[in-house]
Amino acid sequence: MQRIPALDESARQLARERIDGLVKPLGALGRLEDLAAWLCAAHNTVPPRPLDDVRVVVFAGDHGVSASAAVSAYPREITAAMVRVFLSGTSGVSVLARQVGAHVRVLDIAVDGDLDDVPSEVRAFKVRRGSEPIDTTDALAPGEAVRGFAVGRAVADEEIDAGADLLIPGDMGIGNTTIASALVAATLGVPVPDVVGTGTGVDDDGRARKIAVIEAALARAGERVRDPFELLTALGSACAAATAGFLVQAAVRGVPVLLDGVFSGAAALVAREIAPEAAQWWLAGHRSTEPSQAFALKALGLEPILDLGLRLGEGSGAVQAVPVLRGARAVLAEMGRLADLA
Ligand SMILES: Cc1cc2ncn([C@H]3O[C@H](COP(=O)(O)O)[C@@H](O)[C@H]3O)c2cc1C
Ligand SMILES: O=C(O)c1cccnc1
Repeated sequence: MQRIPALDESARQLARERIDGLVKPLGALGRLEDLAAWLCAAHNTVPPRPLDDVRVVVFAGDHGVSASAAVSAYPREITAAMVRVFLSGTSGVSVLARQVGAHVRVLDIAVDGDLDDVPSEVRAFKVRRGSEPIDTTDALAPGEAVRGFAVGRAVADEEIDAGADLLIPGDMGIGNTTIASALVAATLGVPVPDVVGTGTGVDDDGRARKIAVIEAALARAGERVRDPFELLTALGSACAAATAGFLVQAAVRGVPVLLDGVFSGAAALVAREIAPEAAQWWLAGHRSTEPSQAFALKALGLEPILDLGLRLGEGSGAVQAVPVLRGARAVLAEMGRLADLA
């Protein structure tokens, strides 16, 4: 792994001094002040650069658990169908991204289908078709977690080389909240019932099935979960590995990331195990209603920018936070100074 640059604390300090001198009462811009200072530390300059080129990458894939147990309110065929919706620009995140001028790219990392009707570049990074059911067997074959991680890094490199100022990981996969909850429970050692939510809207029985699947998976994996790549192999997915790689490579390249919901929160926890320094490059776009995401953000020390009761995933909540970040930059770049008051 290449070295991960540190945020520039002297730029953050200089930003704080500048912010205190803006034409407003001390501290009156609240969280915007913290975000502006964070951006200065990330960009190593005051004021920070504009965040013009924002890119969402949606990692799409299926899970064995969505075939073997009813862990979602929706059928697994939705995953493949949604890839086409992303391509048509009519998904939730596509619509929200257009509002802020962000670009959305969808990649079939592990959809359980050939998707041979979609452009081949969407399938260029495919690792496998679906994954195995984690309650009975490893999600991935040996080597696939490392491959998925490398895929995510390569994708981040492509987006950054194409000009990305800010990266957002998106997710699409029926069963994603079960896999994410398993990763969070394993990484943090939290009791499974505490992290499992209703995802797309399962009832009490559905939630009980999710808990049973994850508890069986954790019992099966045992101590292997202490190694992040073994964890991804046993309980994760190719998408989780790719998202983790994406997050780490953004940090290697010094490009800020806005985390989204459940899936990126879980992937971030795993990514931090792989590259602890990477976490300083991530902000939390929003708070999901799912409990596993709250555990992940707390463990990462991140306060979400927005709390809109979203539970969609796809990168949607993070995209909604982009104007807030841009506003934080703009006040520092454009506000007048208290000292210049006539
Ligand atoms: C039409 C549709 C669009 C979505 N877009 C994101 N998700 C979200 O729901 C899924 C996770 O929830 P669970 O674990 O309950 O299956 C993921 O695909 C996630 O991205 C969707 C789900 C559906 C049904
Ligand atoms: O908040 C999320 O990320 C989420 C919630 C439910 C289903 N899929 C994603």
